[in-house]
Amino acid sequence: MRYSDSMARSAEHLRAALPLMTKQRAALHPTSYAVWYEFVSGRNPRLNQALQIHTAGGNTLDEQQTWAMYREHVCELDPALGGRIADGFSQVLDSMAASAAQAGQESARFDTSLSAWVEQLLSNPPPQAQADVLQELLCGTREIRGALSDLQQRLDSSQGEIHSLREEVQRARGEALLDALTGLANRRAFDQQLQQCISAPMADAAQAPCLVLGDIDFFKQINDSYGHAFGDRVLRAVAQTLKNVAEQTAITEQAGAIGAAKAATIAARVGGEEFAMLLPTGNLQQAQAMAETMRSSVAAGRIRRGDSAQDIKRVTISLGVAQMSAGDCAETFFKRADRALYASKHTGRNCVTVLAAA
Ligand SMILES: Nc1nc2c(ncn2[C@@H]2O[C@H](COP(=O)(O)OP(=O)(O)OP(=O)(O)O)[C@@H](O)[C@H]2O)c(=O)[nH]1
Repeated sequence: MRYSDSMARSAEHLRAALPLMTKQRAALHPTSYAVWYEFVSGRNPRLNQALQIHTAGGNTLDEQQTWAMYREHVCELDPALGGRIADGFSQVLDSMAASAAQAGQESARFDTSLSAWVEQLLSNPPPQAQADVLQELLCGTREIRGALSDLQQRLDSSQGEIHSLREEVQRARGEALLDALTGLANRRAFDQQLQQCISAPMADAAQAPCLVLGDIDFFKQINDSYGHAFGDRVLRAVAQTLKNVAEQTAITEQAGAIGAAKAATIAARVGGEEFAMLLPTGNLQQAQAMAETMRSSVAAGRIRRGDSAQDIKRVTISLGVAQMSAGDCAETFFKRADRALYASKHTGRNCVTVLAAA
C-alpha cells in the first residue's frame, strides 16, 4: 500500500499540506493533494527536489504543472497494465457482441418459422385459444429481437468508448514518460531505457552503449539575471538543440548500418538543467563526436529575450561521455559519465570529457 501513515500522522500532513496547496494556482483536488501530501511527508525525495525547483523565488504551480508532477513523481499507474485492462475489456465486449449477434440471428430464424406456422394455422383456423397463444408467442419473440438489437447497439457504442479509453491510456503512457517543460523523455523514461541497455547481452564491447551527460553552465546566473520563466525558455531551446543533434546522429547510424537498423539515441532531461543522451549502440568516438556537435550547437545558438532586441550572454553546456563496460550496472555506468561531466565543469566548462572504463 502506498500510504501507511497513522491517522495522527496523516492529519499532521493534512494540516501542513493545506496552506501550501491554497497558495498554488491549481484547483484543490485529490491530484494536487496527493502531490502536496507526498511533499510534506518527505517520502518522495525526487518530488521534493522538483517542487523546490519549481517553486523557487515564490513561483506557484498551475494545473498543468501539478498534473505533470503527479504523473512524473506520484502516479503508480503501470501503463502496460492499463493497456492490458483495456484490451481485456475489449475482448470481453467483442465476445458479448458476437453472442448477442448470434442470439439475434437465432431469434430471427425462430420468428420466421413462427410466422410461417401462424400463416398456416390462420389459413386453416385453429380454435381461438390456440391462435391467441401463437400470436402472443410471435409478439414475445419480436420483443426479444428488439431487445437484442438494442443490446447490440449499446455494445457497439461501448466498443467505441473502450477504443477511446485505450487511446487515452496510450496518451497517458506517453505523457508519463515525457518531461512537461521540454518534451524530451523524462528521468523515468531514461531510467527504463538505461536498465534495458544494461540488461541486454553485450556482443561487442567496442559497440557497447554510450552515455553522454550534459549540464548547462552557470544556469543559476541565467535564472538570477533574467528570471525563472526565461530560464525555462533556455531549457527548452537547449533541449531542442540536443534533440536535433541526437536525431541527426540516429540517422547517420542508420545510414551507416548494413542490413540492420540500429536503435535511435534517446535524449532525456534527467534533472533541473541536466540532460542525458543514451546511444544504445555505436562507439566511444561517435558518442564523443555527437557530444562535441551538441556543445558547439548550443554555444552557437542565440536566444533573445522577449522584451529586448538583444541576445543574452552566450549559453554553453558541459558534457561528459562514457561507454558501458561488462561489469557495469546502471549506477556505475551513470556515475562514470557524471564524473566525466564534472571533469568538464572543472576544466573550464563548455567542453567535452571522455572517461574510458577503468
Ligand atoms: N528556470 C528553471 N530553473 C531551474 C529548473 N530546474 C532547476 N533550475 C535551476 O537551475 C539552477 C542550477 O544551478 P547550479 O546547480 O548551481 O548550477 P549552475 O549555476 O548551472 O552552475 P554549474 O553547473 O556549476 O555551471 C538552480 O538555480 C535551479 O533553481 C527549471 O525547471 N527551470
